[in-house]
Amino acid sequence: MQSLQTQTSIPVQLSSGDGTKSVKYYEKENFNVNYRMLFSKNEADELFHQLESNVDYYSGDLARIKMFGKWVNIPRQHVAYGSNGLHYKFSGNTIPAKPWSSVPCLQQIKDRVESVLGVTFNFLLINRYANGMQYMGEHRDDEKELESDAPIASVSFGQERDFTFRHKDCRGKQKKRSDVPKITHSLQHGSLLVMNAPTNKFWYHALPKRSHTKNPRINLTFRVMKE
Ligand SMILES: O=C(O)CCC(=O)C(=O)O
Ligand SMILES: [Fe+2]
Repeated sequence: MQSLQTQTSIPVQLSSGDGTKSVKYYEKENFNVNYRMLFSKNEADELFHQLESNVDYYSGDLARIKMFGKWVNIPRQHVAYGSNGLHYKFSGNTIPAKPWSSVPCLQQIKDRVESVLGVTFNFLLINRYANGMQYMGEHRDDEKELESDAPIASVSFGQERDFTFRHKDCRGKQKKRSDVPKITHSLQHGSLLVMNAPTNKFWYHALPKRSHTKNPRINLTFRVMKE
């Protein structure tokens, strides 16, 4: 797997393979993220088609989050799958996991991720972005229900979109520092991005709007939840 981390503490440019953009980062800032292609173009096309045909996204109360005390609809679609009884709590809401078997291709994708990483995942959050106006704001995947030492494995299908990382001390008007660069990395159709511990303690990530982009993207994040 292509590592985005090196032994140096100065910012470097690294090619992440397969013609993707290079990234900049500081190794000493606890950034530990890997990126690689996981599926061939044909496999990814087929899986994207199956996900589009079979995934049933949550609606109503299960598709809302609390922002600054107000309930708002999420600017995308989402749904969760996982072991019996698991729930995901975030932004004021709690969403239950549907059984893995509800969508046949999920097991195939899970098996591929697990065989590459040697980690068994018990929870999956799927997000669907209908076009570039749909997005996910800056956040950390640091919910207390997650095993904090386990990686989070993010598989992307469909429209290629930028993904950004920003160090926690370099955000907002009152930011403590401005010496750690923001990282932007493009997530390709059929790719796997792995956020290893302790990245999510130190870095926020986001999928920003790209208004010129018209096509849908589906993202699957496999996680390890405490049972
Ligand atoms: O769609 C993406 O790539 C980001 C998903 C994400 O950050 C999340 O599900 O927590
Ligand atoms: Fe996230």
